[in-house]
Amino acid sequence: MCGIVGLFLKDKSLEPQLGALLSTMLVTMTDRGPDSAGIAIYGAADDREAKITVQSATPAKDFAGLEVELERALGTGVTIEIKSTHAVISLPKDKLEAGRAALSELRPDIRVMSSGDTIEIYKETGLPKDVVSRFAVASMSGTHGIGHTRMATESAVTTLGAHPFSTGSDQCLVHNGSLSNHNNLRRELKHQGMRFETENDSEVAAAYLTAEMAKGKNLGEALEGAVDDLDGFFTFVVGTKSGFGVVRDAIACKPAIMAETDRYVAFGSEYRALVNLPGIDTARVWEPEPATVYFWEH
Ligand SMILES: NC(=O)CC[C@H](N)C(=O)O
Repeated sequence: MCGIVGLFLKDKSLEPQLGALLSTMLVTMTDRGPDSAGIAIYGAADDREAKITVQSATPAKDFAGLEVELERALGTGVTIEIKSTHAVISLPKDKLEAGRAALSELRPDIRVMSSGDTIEIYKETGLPKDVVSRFAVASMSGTHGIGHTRMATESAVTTLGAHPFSTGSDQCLVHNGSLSNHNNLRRELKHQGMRFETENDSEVAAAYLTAEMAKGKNLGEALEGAVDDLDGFFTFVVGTKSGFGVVRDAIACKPAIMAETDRYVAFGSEYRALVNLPGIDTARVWEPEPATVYFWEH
């Protein structure tokens, strides 16, 4: 099992509702995965600022004084918004790499969930309803978002093992299924310089797409490659700063349903995830074909 939801907005007037719509979709999928839940939200772009979403098992200790210490290390203004075990650090774009390096020096136990221009990732063990309320996801606005509720198959039930996985700037991936060649692929990707935080198969798929896009492919082309290079079962939903993609393996035994109107594109593991979306009764609804890439871009 595992439940996936995704929402890519075409109509800007829906953006303030993105978090609320996605939260409802994800909570509806709770019985597909009770282990952990997570959500990636692509918010408004800022010309000058980038952001890093971090997680700590001891937030009171790790986040105390961090803003001042980072400002001192980087020689520039930084803002930190704390949300439970997570915090979003906003900093000048040209300080993103230096910021990540300073973070691992200053707070070695902090984990980076995502970094980039617009992405924020929140994920924890527990049920979707608890995860979305803990991080106030319903109040978030954005252009697109992806959610996942996990029933673990390949690695431990931990915060880092929860989906979405982010292995590149503004990228994320969620997965329903299990890969059979992830250990070999992880070794190859490590030789190419990719770093891994978990033993999870889905993290390898995310890193595979990051590595392919680093070679110059767009998300759609990287997903085409995944159909050939990844063995096992998968329905993937992936996001980039401006893109949203879906692909299933050639057997496509993991369920998937999509809906499109002139206001949005939506994905659910099952149709019941989509029933509360505005205008769903007149949407074009279809089951994505096996081994076929679906890809939208703003
Ligand atoms: N049930 C699933 O689809 C699990 C997805 C993935 N293999 C994981 O363990 O996280």
